[in-house]
Amino acid sequence: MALADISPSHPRTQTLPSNLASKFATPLHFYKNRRCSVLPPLRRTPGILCSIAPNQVQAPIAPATPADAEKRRECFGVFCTTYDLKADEKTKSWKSLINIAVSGAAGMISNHLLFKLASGEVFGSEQPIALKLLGSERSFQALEGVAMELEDSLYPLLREVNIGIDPYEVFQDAEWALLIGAKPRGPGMERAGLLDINGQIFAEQGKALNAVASRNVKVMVVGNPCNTNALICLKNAPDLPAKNFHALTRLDENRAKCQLALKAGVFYDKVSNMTIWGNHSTTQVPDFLNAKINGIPVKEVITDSKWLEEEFTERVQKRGGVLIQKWGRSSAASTAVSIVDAIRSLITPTPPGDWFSSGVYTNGNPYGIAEDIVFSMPCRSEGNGDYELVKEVTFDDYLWKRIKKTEAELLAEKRCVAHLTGEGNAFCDLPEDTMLPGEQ
Ligand SMILES: NC(=O)C1=CN([C@@H]2O[C@H](COP(=O)(O)OP(=O)(O)OC[C@H]3O[C@@H](n4cnc5c(N)ncnc54)[C@H](OP(=O)(O)O)[C@@H]3O)[C@@H](O)[C@H]2O)C=CC1
Ligand SMILES: O=C([O-])CC(=O)C(=O)O
Repeated sequence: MALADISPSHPRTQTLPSNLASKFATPLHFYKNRRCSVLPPLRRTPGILCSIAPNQVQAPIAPATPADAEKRRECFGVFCTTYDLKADEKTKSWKSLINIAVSGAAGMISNHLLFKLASGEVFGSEQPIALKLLGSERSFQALEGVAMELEDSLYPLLREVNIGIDPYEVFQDAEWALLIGAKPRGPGMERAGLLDINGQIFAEQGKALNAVASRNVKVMVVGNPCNTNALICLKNAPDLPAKNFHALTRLDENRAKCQLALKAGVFYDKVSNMTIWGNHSTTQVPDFLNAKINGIPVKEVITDSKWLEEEFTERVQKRGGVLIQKWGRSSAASTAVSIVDAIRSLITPTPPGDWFSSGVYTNGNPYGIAEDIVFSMPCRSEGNGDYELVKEVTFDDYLWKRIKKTEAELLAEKRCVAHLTGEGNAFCDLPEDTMLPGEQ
């Protein structure tokens, strides 16, 4: 039986700024890690038998000596140990490993999301994963803390954890890129300033994805302003399909379903066909014309049009801000849940007749929405990671007027970031009331 190669397979040489290099004793700050799994009780032998990679046969190895440990300090703690995969019956049915990159990995949303990903709740109980976590100089120690918590969670499906600060390293071969990291808007900061600062992050990350990610990588942009960040990202990744870029509006969909359920006095699983149109901002349009409760059009169940047009709509648009007032910080747990929902909607077939919302590239859309922006629209998937836009939706004057308003806002945001999308000089004429859901 072949012995495991316990040295790191590819030590990632990464040039760190001198202040960081001296800050961290470890010379390499990009870890190629290996994940352990504890054998099922019946097959357990003394000690822990684990694996290094799918389909690689490993023998149990002796515990590391201090000298070995010194040599292998590129690995992160327990991930340095190798294990016997063959002895673990349950891994025989596993699919091949997928690479998932997450930016802003030391932030609040990621702190919920990473553990959901590692548990198997997102990609399934037979899907081993590698997590590639992108942080920054600011967050590097926190990122090490995140990796330690992942270690201590003993997730069998988590086979690798890498942490790094260079997107060209971290996004290597990524099949999913969950782009969460972004600077929050601070007091006195103009929206145009936020668009510029965050836009630069997403321009760089788009370039990195273009250079090193899987050619079919699915990109989910969460960091705000997420629609325009997604547009910047896809424009900087011309070799990747624009269709694969999403801006997260699933949280808005979930919020809208919850409010309709509350009003109708039903549980929220009875609400379907909920579209959020447009921008993840306070101009977003929660579509009560096409949504259904128990399969019946919402307007037949909730006949109070004034409530639907005014209260419901504003409640969904501003839900993030109300939550910040209560919590003192923006939605993190429910955002992580909605990222899970958004991914699962792409990898499982959409229930017949239903759809889900995602901010996607508008080119070729059947509704007459302006081309070349990222706009939340109704989507359906066969469960293969791809999606189609839903054609069976209707519009009335109210809905269309609102859609035009959120479209105008996105077109203005686009003009504001022209320098980042390769479309010339930026000209910022944003509407006065352009606000994120979390702003009040
Ligand atoms: N689309 C949606 O539905 C929602 C989107 N959001 C957005 O998601 C993003 C992340 O939220 P959350 O996890 O709560 O935020 P946190 O502040 O907890 O984490 C954000 C991470 O962004 C990174 N970051 C990148 N650039 C900067 C910068 N210039 N200044 C400061 N931090 C930076 C930081 O990590 P590092 O230092 O490692 O880069 C930080 O850890 C925000 O943009 C938020 O507005 C939030 C809720 C819903
Ligand atoms: O505005 C924010 O940062 C939070 C946000 O997007 C939301 O709660 O929908």
